[in-house]
Amino acid sequence: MAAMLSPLRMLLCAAKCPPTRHCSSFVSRMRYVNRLKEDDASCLAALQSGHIFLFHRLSPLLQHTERGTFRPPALISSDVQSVLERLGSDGSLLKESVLIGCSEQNQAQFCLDVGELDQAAVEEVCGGNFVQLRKSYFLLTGAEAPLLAKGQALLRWHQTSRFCSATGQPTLRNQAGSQRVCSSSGIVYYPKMSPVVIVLVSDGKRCLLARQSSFPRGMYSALAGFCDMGESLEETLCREVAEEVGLEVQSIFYSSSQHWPFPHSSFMLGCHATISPAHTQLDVDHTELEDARWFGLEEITSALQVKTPPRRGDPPVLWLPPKHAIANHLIMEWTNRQRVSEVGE
Ligand SMILES: NC(=O)C1=CN([C@@H]2O[C@H](COP(=O)(O)OP(=O)(O)OC[C@H]3O[C@@H](n4cnc5c(N)ncnc54)[C@H](OP(=O)(O)O)[C@@H]3O)[C@@H](O)[C@H]2O)C=CC1
Ligand SMILES: [Mg+2]
Repeated sequence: MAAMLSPLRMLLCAAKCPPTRHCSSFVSRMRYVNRLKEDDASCLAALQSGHIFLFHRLSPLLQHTERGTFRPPALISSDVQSVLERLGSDGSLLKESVLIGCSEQNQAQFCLDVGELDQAAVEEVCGGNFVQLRKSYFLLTGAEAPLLAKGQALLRWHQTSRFCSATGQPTLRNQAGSQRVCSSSGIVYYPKMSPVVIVLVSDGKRCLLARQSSFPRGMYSALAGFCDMGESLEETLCREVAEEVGLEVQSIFYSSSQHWPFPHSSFMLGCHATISPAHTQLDVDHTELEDARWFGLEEITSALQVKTPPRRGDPPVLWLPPKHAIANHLIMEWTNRQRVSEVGE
């Protein structure tokens, strides 16, 4: 006989994403998240049984696993509540959690910044460390990196959107944290991202990578640039390639997109572009880029083998953005296409 559920446990189960008979689990999860954004009471109930990812001043909490990897612990609300209370907070901070999604196990997911508590004390109680998000991107292997990026971006947006830019009055968030409303004018603010085009340019044999002086030593990436107001993706792409390396693009094809949290929130639109092999001479804008160069398949293949950034004192080596970055994805796509075309020659 099935065990009886206590009233509290029944409440927690009810707050999970309810399976619906006619919808795929994906559809029901998306509808569930949408409902939590619209209904503060449902969102608060979901928080009681949801998973919470902790941040401290925008750095996510990571734990070392027995297999030597890292993962962000998904804490349950009662655990977070007891951490907060143990460290002298009255527990009301929990309500500041921001909804970030719903797991495939139908568990609502939230993030919470506990920056007002002592970092070392939280780390000790939780058995982990708050690691800068950039560094986390090199440590995390699973699907958690984009989830943490989304969490950090939303937390940052709330921290920097406390006042209405029209009236100067405080803004108030909904329970999910998906919007803020001016307490005086009623103007609604939504989290925002800046569109950026990222492009891997090829002349058919080689691809073009560049580095800014702020990049870690030896790292090269695809060309990227923010969209100007009123521009299409294609216009931004052609302008950025012309501005940064002095080349004229012949053709463009779209690959994929990603949200990128650094330095703020960017919406990265990833493309490939070709230029004529007769016009490959670079004219690099050194106010933007430290260097830009053409790389052949062999050099890219060895750079893809470099899994961790070289340490100080190691010999200089070409290495590429981590696998969570869309630049890496574009480079992988180019590499695979080149391999196929070289076999065919
Ligand atoms: N995920 C990935 O694989 C990669 C992501 N990126 C991301 O792409 C973004 C854009 O690349 P980047 O080459 O720097 O861009 P740009 O070539 O457009 O140059 C950046 C400069 O553009 C100006 N700018 C114009 N609009 C904005 C805006 N909305 N936000 C911030 N700056 C703006 C700023 O100049 P000023 O300060 O003079 O006003 C800034 O310094 C970066 O944030 C980077 O993190 C880049 C490569 C790989
Ligand atoms: Mg650029």
